[in-house]
Amino acid sequence: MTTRNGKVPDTPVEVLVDLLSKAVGIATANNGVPTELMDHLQRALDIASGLDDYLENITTPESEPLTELYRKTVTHDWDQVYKDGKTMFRLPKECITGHVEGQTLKTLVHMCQAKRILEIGMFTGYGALSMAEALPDDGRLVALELEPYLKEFAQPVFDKSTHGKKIHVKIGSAMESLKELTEAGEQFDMVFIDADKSNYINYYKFILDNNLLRLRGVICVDNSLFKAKVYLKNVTDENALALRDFNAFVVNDPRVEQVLLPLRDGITVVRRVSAAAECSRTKAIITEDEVFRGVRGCTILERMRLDGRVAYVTGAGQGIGRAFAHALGEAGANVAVVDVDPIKAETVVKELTLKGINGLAITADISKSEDVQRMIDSIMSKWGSVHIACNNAGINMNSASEDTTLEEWDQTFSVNLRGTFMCCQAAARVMLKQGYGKIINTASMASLIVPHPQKQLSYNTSKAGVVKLTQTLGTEWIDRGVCVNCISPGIVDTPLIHSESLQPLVQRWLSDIPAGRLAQVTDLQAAVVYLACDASDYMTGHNLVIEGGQSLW
Ligand SMILES: C[S@@+](CC[C@H](N)C(=O)[O-])C[C@H]1O[C@@H](n2cnc3c(N)ncnc32)[C@H](O)[C@@H]1O
Repeated sequence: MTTRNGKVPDTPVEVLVDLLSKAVGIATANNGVPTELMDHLQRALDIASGLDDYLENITTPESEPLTELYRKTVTHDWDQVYKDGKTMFRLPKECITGHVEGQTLKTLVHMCQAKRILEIGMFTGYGALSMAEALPDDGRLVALELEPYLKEFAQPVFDKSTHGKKIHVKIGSAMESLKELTEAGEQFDMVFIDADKSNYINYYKFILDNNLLRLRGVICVDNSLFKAKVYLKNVTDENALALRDFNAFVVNDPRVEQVLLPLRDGITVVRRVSAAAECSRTKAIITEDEVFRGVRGCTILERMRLDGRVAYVTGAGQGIGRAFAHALGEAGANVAVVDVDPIKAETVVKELTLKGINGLAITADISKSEDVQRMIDSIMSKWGSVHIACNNAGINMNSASEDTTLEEWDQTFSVNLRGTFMCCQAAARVMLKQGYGKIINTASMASLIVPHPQKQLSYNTSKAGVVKLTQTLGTEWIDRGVCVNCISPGIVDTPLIHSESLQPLVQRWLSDIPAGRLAQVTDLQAAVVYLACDASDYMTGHNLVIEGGQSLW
């Protein structure tokens, strides 16, 4: 059976189009067919035949390497390849996943934030490359394929794509490869089963029985409608019957939930259900507590999410503050970006908005009490709460102690200590009332050691004050739901540090740092998220030092 364009009907819709075309042809050739029946037939054909083209057109276009892979696949003479003995089996070009399904897989990878994917049955790699495009840079896709010829065919196109390096093709029988992957302790966030139909059930069982699928991982299964033969009567096709049995097995498997999407030849999306559900099913003797189930059913990574939280970061126009604002936003919080420089604050808000994070730019000088109160009021009127107060703004002036002026001392203390205190107090007035809050102050490694050779008495003493402020507030407010902690960064790599005059200092500092490098602002991001989230609820008054070991030498 081939369609008018010479393609073998490969999906329920293509079969329908084929049958309806034939019916319309017969009806047209017969004068006695009632016009109404003819119209219905034509309309049914229009609906069925327009669907795939429409889906093609309204789906995000494929990348250039995918276009090339598709073209290269459908124009290849697979029969000749088989006759030449280059493949063990005759491979129909219809094997290819194609644009709409490729984009569906890509979307699923994004949605489950997969980092490791397993594909069983790669063919020329269209599905593999589609999924790889959605993986982060350190993501990995293992593609299992029987035919060595297909690796040679796909690799040059993979090499042209910036995502191709994420794909590792493993040649051999998929079942043997699965055993090897299990031996190696591999686990996957997403598995795409698209190889020999009779073995689907074995792949599926092996994956679940051997923990190859991470908890909350997803299995996608291709061809689960098998040209509609899974539900038609009098079907003898072995592959269709294998798929029918497979579908029946999965729907009765209590370890999973699934849905069959009637896209192309059917894609079943299977999700491993929670550990608690598995545990009651297996009646395993386990301690079913929060360690097992997760606090409020959340895994540790989920507990670090900040969805629905309102945060502010002072000094967020650049450097550490900007990195904190991005980190809190990436973790799910709405972030008020506070800075004395309105343009810098606006710019960071634009960056956040581009990443889909809600931001609010606030211009404030935190050494002024009226600015501090205005900052809190603006956040309250915009978002109705403050859950996370990140008091980061600070200044640093250098002078030998015998020359330090009172102006320098006062200015430094006015921002670093007095300003931080005012922010803590203003934020806490909201937080204590709501019975919840996370205050995170930026102190410094200078609170522990005396960094040298630069001389910065006012800075060092003000930052030591921030630690004591943090400890005092942290103990005073913890029983009313407000944690106060601080982060003490070591020497942070900023553009200023690369100036010629500071280079000799940098060399000196580096020899004092066990890590052998300065801190990047990104080295501090996980700490602020940790201190901002519920997972750190028992931590208060703590000085979290992140200095590559410098204070220990
Ligand atoms: C439907 S095609 C896969 C299409 C592919 N996923 C794509 O995105 O275009 C099925 C592939 O499975 C491979 N295959 C079949 N049996 C296999 C087995 N036992 N082990 C590994 N690969 C197998 C075939 O060689 C073929 O390339």
